[in-house]
Amino acid sequence: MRVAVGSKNPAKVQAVMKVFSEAEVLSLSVESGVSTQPFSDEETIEGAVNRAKNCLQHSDAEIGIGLEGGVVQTKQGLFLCNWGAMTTRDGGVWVAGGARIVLPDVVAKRLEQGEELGPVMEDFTQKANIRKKEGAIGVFTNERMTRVKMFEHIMSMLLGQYEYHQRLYING
Ligand SMILES: O=P(O)(O)OP(=O)(O)OP(=O)(O)OC[C@H]1O[C@@H](n2cnc3c(O)ncnc32)[C@H](O)[C@@H]1O
Ligand SMILES: [Mg+2]
Repeated sequence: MRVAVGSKNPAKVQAVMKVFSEAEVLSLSVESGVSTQPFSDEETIEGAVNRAKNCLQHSDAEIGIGLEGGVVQTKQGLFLCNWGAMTTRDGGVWVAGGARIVLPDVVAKRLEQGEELGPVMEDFTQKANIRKKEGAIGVFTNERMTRVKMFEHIMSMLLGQYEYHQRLYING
């Protein structure tokens, strides 16, 4: 089976390879069709779905995967949010969401002023490429959770929903 993931970010690609261990995994740079820093669940889901659909348009893979990070404003503060989408050639679309934590106020303020989380995290930690490694979620959870593990969790829920659907379809 060929699976295409709509990102070159190793944290995302690794998570897909971990869950689709038997498949051939292609990584493609595709458009998310949303802002570089999505600011709601709706916008982040839309980015994930667009990436998944674009993967099928730009490859011959049977399954397209989109993984998208964003933030959500709440009364309790600005939360990280992450969404994944899986699409198939027959028009199936599945969506699953990841773990969330609130961002420290200093980081949240900079995002509210229009900065992107990736560069803000590099500045905050004085480390390069956080978004490709442990991610903000790794930094703020002492790496008990990491960006790869979080996307892996999302991937398991996507694959599981797809399998459930396949079983229903086969067994009627
Ligand atoms: O190459 P792509 O696939 O776009 O990967 P990305 O790291 O930019 O990830 P997203 O576009 O999904 O994330 C949206 C924005 O949030 C940033 N971001 C999201 N999660 C992050 C994390 O855990 N750590 C650091 N930056 C993160 C990211 O740099 C973007 O500015
Ligand atoms: Mg991005």
